[in-house]
Amino acid sequence: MTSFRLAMIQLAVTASKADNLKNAFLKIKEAANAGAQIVALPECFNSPYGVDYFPEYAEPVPNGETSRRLSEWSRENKVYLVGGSIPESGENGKLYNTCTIWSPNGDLLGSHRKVHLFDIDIPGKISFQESKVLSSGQHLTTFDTEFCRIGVGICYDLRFAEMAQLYREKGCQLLIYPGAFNMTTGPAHWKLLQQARAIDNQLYVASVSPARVEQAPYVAWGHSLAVNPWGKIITEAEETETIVYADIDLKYLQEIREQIPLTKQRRRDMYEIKEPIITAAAPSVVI
Ligand SMILES: O=C(O)CCC(=O)C(=O)O
Repeated sequence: MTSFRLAMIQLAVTASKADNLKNAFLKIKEAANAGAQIVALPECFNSPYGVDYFPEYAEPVPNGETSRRLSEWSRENKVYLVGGSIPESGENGKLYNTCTIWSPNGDLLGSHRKVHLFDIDIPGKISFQESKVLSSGQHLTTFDTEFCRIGVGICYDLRFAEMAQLYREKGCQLLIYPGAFNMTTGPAHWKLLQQARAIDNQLYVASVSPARVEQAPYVAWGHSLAVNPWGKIITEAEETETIVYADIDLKYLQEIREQIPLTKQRRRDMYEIKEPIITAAAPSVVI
């Protein structure tokens, strides 16, 4: 199959986990009814985004309530479900920002713990230190579908070109980043970063944000979007709650790769690309 429909659900996240789960459930159903075969949720879709909230909302993966629901919803709707991210309570009391990925049968296909933690300080604008409470993931994560191989990152991971390049090396044709850029870096970098990752690697890139909620402790930029391998934005949300769809065309991707044959022209004798650690299933399974 050379084409498929991806849905990006830009949820308005509240302080109520129960409401967030109910809202996600309804939107996933709506996306599946609209023909989506892969459905993606935003970063921190079951909890407000902020270091003060992570310990309170954290759950084990895959044995927590949110994982159980995601598994059910992917099975009921017969979709691949990229479960945004949630605060995960991991081993030894550690917390992670984690995306789980579910098959149309409800099986866990992978689990990505955010590799690059969001620690920035822009005076007078935004200061954020995820590393105060979160630990970083140690693996990159891909999963396979009947359509193509897909690489997963979370938000700040998008800034690291090396990670996207390794996913391309591993055969990915689409990268999905649940993310929540803010009102400072969102307008400046969100779109450009995705276009850069798409053009550098000649693949599709999709990023899914929460909707902007002005009174939230962290105000997300919104603007979930997808970019094609030519760098063109093929769908983009505004800031409010919505679902946007991208029809992914792998024949088109192949054409771009043939027209501009970067892979063949790459001077591997001049720069080294290290073999990454990739997980393709639960975090404990490393290949
Ligand atoms: O990189 C940015 O500007 C925003 C990143 C972010 O919000 C995150 O990693 O959650």
